[in-house]
Amino acid sequence: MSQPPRTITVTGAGGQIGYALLFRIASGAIYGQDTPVSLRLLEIPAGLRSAEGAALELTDCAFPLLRSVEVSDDADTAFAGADAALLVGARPRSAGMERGDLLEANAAIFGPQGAAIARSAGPDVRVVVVGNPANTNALIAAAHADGVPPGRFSAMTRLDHNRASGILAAHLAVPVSDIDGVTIWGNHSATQYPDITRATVGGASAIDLVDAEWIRERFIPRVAGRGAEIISVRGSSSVGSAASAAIDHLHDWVDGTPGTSWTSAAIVSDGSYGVPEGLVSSFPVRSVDGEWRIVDGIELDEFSRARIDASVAELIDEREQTRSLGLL
Ligand SMILES: NC(=O)C1=CN([C@@H]2O[C@H](COP(=O)(O)OP(=O)(O)OC[C@H]3O[C@@H](n4cnc5c(N)ncnc54)[C@H](O)[C@@H]3O)[C@@H](O)[C@H]2O)C=CC1
Ligand SMILES: O=C([O-])CC(=O)C(=O)O
Repeated sequence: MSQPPRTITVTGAGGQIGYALLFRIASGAIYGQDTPVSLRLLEIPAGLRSAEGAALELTDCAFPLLRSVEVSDDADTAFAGADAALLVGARPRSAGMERGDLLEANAAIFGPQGAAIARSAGPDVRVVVVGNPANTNALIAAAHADGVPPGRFSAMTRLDHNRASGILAAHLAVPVSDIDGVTIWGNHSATQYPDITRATVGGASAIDLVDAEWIRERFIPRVAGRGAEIISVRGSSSVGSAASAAIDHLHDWVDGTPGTSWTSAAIVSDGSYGVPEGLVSSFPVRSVDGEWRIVDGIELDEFSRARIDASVAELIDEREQTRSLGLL
């Protein structure tokens, strides 16, 4: 039976990730094959023509589930009635920059968008921040969205989660579908902690299959530095993998995470695992009844504790910088 149509807003829809996202959303990758979708695309004036071009192409695909595509440079128009919002619109970094270096350029985008979401989006809106620095941008958006529960805001660390699963699978020469229970903790930055202490490979414990030195000296730096590796090899930051991870994140949020132990997402901390309440930090999460829930009861060894604390310290520092810019 056909489900009620869903409205999805994509900001930065005229950019690279936007272009990789739109066609998959329109073909049903988030809400499934029984749910029609309407797309609302937000761009700044300089990006409108590119978004309008993508809208023409979407029409040309004749996607059976696609009801409408609207393009706007007005945030309230673009977020009107949104069931989901993917906040992609922001400047990407180039070689030699850290994602935190984008704070000054990008953070100012997210307060007004959070406020527009509060005014105009649908009552059940779910927000995924992709634009960097994603965790802190989500913190800013949530802080400006009066009346929207903080649990409706998240930042994307699913790309890091997928990278960790993919790199571990490649190292062990197993299908990635054998990998379960990877966790990304902390910030979507070089300080993140990709943790395979609880991961399994075809049901066996991952740490029994790989040596500790490989994990510390190769695996963790490779996953945490993968964004920079892609920039150096491709010449610009990840696009297809980022769009794919954004689809995975939103799909699992609305549809649940059965069949896997958990996934990773950056959500507003409730104080779990010593992460100060209110920070947007990545955790092991399950989606139950459309809500992210932090998986509790994981025991952290000394190494894991120190890695998480270092990434959380960076999040605290980003929050301070944001305050000093007058954005919080
Ligand atoms: N969280 C994650 O895992 C990842 C995050 N990213 C981030 O995603 C962002 C977008 O990357 P790309 O699509 O490659 O960049 P892009 O430069 O190709 O596209 C960005 C688009 O955003 C638009 N834009 C800028 N300000 C806007 C605003 N206020 N409202 C609406 N649209 C606005 C621009 O006009 C442009 O079309 C970057 O910040 C990048 O660092 C990229 C990969 C992974
Ligand atoms: O590294 C970047 O700048 C883009 C990004 O967030 C990623 O690829 O994870």
